[in-house]
Amino acid sequence: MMQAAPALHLEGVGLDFGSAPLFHDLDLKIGGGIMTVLLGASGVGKTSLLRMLGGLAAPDRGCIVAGDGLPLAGRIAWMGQQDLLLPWASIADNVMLGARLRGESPDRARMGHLLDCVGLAAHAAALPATLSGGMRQRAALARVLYEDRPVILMDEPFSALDSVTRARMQDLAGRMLAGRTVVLITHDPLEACRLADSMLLMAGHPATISAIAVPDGQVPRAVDDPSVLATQSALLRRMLQ
Ligand SMILES: Nc1ncnc2c1ncn2[C@@H]1O[C@H](COP(=O)(O)OP(=O)(O)OP(=O)(O)O)[C@@H](O)[C@H]1O
Repeated sequence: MMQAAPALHLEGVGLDFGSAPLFHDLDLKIGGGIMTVLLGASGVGKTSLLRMLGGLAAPDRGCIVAGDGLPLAGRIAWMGQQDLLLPWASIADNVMLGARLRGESPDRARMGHLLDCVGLAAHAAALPATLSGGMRQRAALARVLYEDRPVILMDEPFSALDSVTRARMQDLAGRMLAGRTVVLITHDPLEACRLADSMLLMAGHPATISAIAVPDGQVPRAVDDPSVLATQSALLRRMLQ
């Protein structure tokens, strides 16, 4: 059973690159067990924020803590734009990589079940290079799910995919990540509107974050849902300002 998915709290976070702060005294509460989508112009600091949440970069000031007061270390999985599959290992071995790196015996039944869920059961023995981009991202999603962490940080995970494959991945991720604390960066307003339980827009230097109303209905919302389409155009207008 997955551990309870904690909220993430940023308290007075500051981060400097060079002389100007990227973040100054930033307070933010990211909800536990829901999908939070982070939007904002290129260079505003989205990846930097995600890296701090993941413990890959330390804030210069303030701190990031879990809402339940327990340490965050060991409770986070990361999925980026590149699938980062090992080219010489089969899809099955890539999914079970974490277990191998930790010196645990891999759980083949669990791997098989997850490959089945992401539609790759027939490709367990294949090498990544023999699969399409969308199939490799599905394998990367299976690897993230194999880790079974309650917090999942995703940096533009579907941006390299064609629009049909991307829409399918959004459906799959929306269903399979339900109940976890997910923070997803995207530049795509439609993706944000389909997947967000909570939507945050980052702007300015130092960056400030504002919440945006999400469309009606449950995640993953349909691509042609009228509420999704209306919110998408409002969001695009706002991002263009
Ligand atoms: N390690 C670093 N050293 C110096 N500057 C950095 C470093 N990492 C990021 N920056 C700077 O911080 C700013 C924010 O970068 P970041 O990658 O967080 O933005 P982003 O919003 O994710 O952009 P994009 O949407 O283009 O990926 C940029 O100006 C970038 O040059």
